[in-house]
Amino acid sequence: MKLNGTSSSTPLNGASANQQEGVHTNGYSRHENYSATADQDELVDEIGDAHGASSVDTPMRPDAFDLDDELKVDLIEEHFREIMNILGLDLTDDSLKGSPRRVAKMYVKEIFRGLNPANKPAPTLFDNKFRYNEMLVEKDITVQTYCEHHFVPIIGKAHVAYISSGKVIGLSKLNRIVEYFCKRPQVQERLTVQIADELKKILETEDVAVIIDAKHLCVSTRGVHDVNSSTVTASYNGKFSEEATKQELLRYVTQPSVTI
Ligand SMILES: Nc1nc2c(ncn2[C@@H]2O[C@H](COP(=O)(O)OP(=O)(O)OP(=O)(O)O)[C@@H](O)[C@H]2O)c(=O)[nH]1
Ligand SMILES: [Zn+2]
Repeated sequence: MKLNGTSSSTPLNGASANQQEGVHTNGYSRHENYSATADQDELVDEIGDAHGASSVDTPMRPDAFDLDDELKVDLIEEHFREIMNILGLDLTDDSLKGSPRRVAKMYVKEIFRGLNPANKPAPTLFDNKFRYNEMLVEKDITVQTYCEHHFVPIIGKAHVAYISSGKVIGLSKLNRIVEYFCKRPQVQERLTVQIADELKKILETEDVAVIIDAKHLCVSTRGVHDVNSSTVTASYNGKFSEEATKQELLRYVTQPSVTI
């Protein structure tokens, strides 16, 4: 099975001979609570193919899910406590003392939960009995993702569109697919292409487009401190590469949204 429908024999970033011998490059051996299940093995297979790491795949190690979520929370808590210690913060303070665990839970169970293919939403598909053969656009989907260079938020909107090749997807699943790929450390370009590739695969069509307009807090709240700029990325595929179809999509995206 493949994570993003891609596969190649390119070695995974950071993978070493150790991994082939079952020694984790993260330096942690399997925890005694670790229990391998068929599901977990399947996930490892999925990740395994994904090392294929076409550049669109999130760079992951093959042992990414050898540690279960509870152990990951425990380990990140320890490390984050150390970061706070190094910064000189007083961890006996009652407001700060719970922060290492809060951050650890947030990383594993909330903002980076989309690293785990087990959390990928199951798409609900219908036959296109309505014979709706025009484009469908789901616009203004909330994007809340995290810059993989600085680990601070990227916030914006995604517009996704497709033309049915016979399958119709439940509308909310479009939002959920966007959300799933957002819950990872990301660069906006990869996020855009990952969403487009997933929709192409699910909907069995090349006729898919994704546009994202987002503000990077690493650009606005630090570094260059530009609070006004935003970044637009787009992936036009199949018929959306044709100028007339692209222009139709852009018209829908730029016209004011209905208010209720
Ligand atoms: N292409 C791309 N770049 C991004 C994205 N998010 C953040 N970056 C950029 O990644 C770059 C990292 O550059 P570095 O020079 O290593 O980091 P830095 O010293 O913190 O850079 P400054 O932000 O300029 O202070 C920065 O220019 C960021 O603006 C993204 O989604 N796509
Ligand atoms: Zn950044």
